[in-house]
Amino acid sequence: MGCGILTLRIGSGHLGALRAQPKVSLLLTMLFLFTYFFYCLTGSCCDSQAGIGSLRSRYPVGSAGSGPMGTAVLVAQDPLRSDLKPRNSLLLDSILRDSLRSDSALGNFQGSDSALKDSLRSGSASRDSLRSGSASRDSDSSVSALRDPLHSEFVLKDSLRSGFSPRDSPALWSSLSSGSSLMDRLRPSISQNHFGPAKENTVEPVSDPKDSLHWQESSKDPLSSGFDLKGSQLSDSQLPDSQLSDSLRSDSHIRDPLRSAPVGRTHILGAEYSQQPDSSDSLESQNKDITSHRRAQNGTSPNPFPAPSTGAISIHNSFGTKRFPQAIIVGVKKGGTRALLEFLRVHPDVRALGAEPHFFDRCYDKGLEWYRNLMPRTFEGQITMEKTPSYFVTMEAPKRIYNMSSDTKLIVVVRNPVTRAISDYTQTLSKTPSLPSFQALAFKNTTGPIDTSWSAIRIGIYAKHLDNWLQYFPLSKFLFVSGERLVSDPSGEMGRVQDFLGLKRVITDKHFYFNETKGFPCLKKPEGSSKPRCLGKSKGRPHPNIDTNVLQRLQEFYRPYNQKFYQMTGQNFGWD
Ligand SMILES: Nc1ncnc2c1ncn2[C@@H]1O[C@H](COP(=O)(O)OS(=O)(=O)O)[C@@H](OP(=O)(O)O)[C@H]1O
Repeated sequence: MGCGILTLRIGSGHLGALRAQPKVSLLLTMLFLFTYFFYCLTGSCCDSQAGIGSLRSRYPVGSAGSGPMGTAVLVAQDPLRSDLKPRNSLLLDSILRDSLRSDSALGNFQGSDSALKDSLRSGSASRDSLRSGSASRDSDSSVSALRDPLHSEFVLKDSLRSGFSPRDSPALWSSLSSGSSLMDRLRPSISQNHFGPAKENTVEPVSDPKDSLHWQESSKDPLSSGFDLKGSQLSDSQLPDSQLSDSLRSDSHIRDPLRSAPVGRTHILGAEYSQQPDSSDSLESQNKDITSHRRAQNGTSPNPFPAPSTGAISIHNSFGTKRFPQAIIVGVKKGGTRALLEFLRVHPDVRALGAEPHFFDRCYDKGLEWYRNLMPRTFEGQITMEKTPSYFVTMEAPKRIYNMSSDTKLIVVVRNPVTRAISDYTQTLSKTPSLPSFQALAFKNTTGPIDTSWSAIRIGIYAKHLDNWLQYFPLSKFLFVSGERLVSDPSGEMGRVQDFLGLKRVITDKHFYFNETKGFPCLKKPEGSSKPRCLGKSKGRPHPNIDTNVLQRLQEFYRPYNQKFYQMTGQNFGWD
């Protein structure tokens, strides 16, 4: 408006002068035009440009307010004037999103509007700024949110509840949810889930496929992860789909703030297997079981790894990072691998895949991303783990794991190879009652030489398998856990494991008691809980009686290999 009046006044005065003194008039006209354009360019002419002009003059390029973050803050700081057009709001959205995309943007911002900076960090103001175009409004509450980590969590939850979704602003969401500072603030409260009386109504898998359809409710009993809970069994059909898909992936146990019911430490359903004698808690067999079970339930053909729902935000899908395991229990079958993994899961800095993924032996063609996607999300400082005992006897496994990361820590639980072979046989026998006798399988023609082609025998030649691993990994990358000591002195053995993993010694003798009925150490119950905390029925099966001569022959067969193994590892396991 002002710009138009000024133009008219000066323009009409010039008409008379132009006729009398053309040269002077021309000069005056040029002077006018120059003045006019200068006036407009400095931001005093048109309303639409005033905002930009004033912003430029207040925050010149190179000042703290420059760059994407600076721009975003400045626009927001100008309380998104009521006369801003929708186009400007959209511009603001995109500027804000861009600015939030990088951590450095936050770091670079040193302007005076620290409240706004804080509010952007805690997420609440950025949410509002994206929705209504006003960032400064929420600054104060957000500052307090940042000071109070728990409150900060609530702010974030609140922002989620109120309908803000990653689809609205994936960049903003990812910057809010992956910012390590926010993670660190949330972490203490999340870690409590391991020990504190969690309110979650969570479910756990049993540790062996034999315990198919045994689910364990570990609510208020976070130490019982993977342990048997009699009388509290859930089938997968009782789980919502989302929980089921999550349970397939990991032992996620971070509470979903959007749901009244927690998604908790849900795990994969244990599955019976008969086709794969070496499989125990395999993901493959469990998926198969779930798939057929669900087919039977609803006649559909579900994808065992459905894409995450794009609707509601699940915080445990967004917090933390899926990482390749930094440590893998690679063997040995029937060594005590499940007990070790379940004991380890007591540690707040360990997150482990419940089922055996069999990636490096059976599913390698699915690719590393598939593998990583199976992993539970972890925070900075937490260790991702999995166990698949058959890796130890898989020729290609060392090379494949090395190619994933040469830094991977490898844990091998070893047990007297004779007892291990009998345990292996007992497992197969439990599924195939018509199986020939142990002796018939162990010796060629029942009394002939030892049949090393039988996997139950072959697996126990530890020195041979270790030799293959040492082609890729130095000894320092290995920890050999005594399966026997894991039973006789679980806390001592767990101390070694925690040291090897660089973990604080959290798991101590306070966590264990010897269960006379089970004949094995079990995890102590937390106060107020009456739930048994022993491994399932498939762990610690009674072994069939084997003739002493057979045992002696096997013992002799293994002795040189054992001696070699002691030499290689520098540990005497006392099997001879
Ligand atoms: N605390 C505790 N509770 C129960 N069982 C225990 C425990 N610690 C070690 N073990 C021994 O673990 C043996 C099973 O080994 P794995 O878990 O490695 O088996 S598997 O390969 O995963 O199938 C299992 O073998 P069997 O006794 O032959 O069943 C147990 O002897």
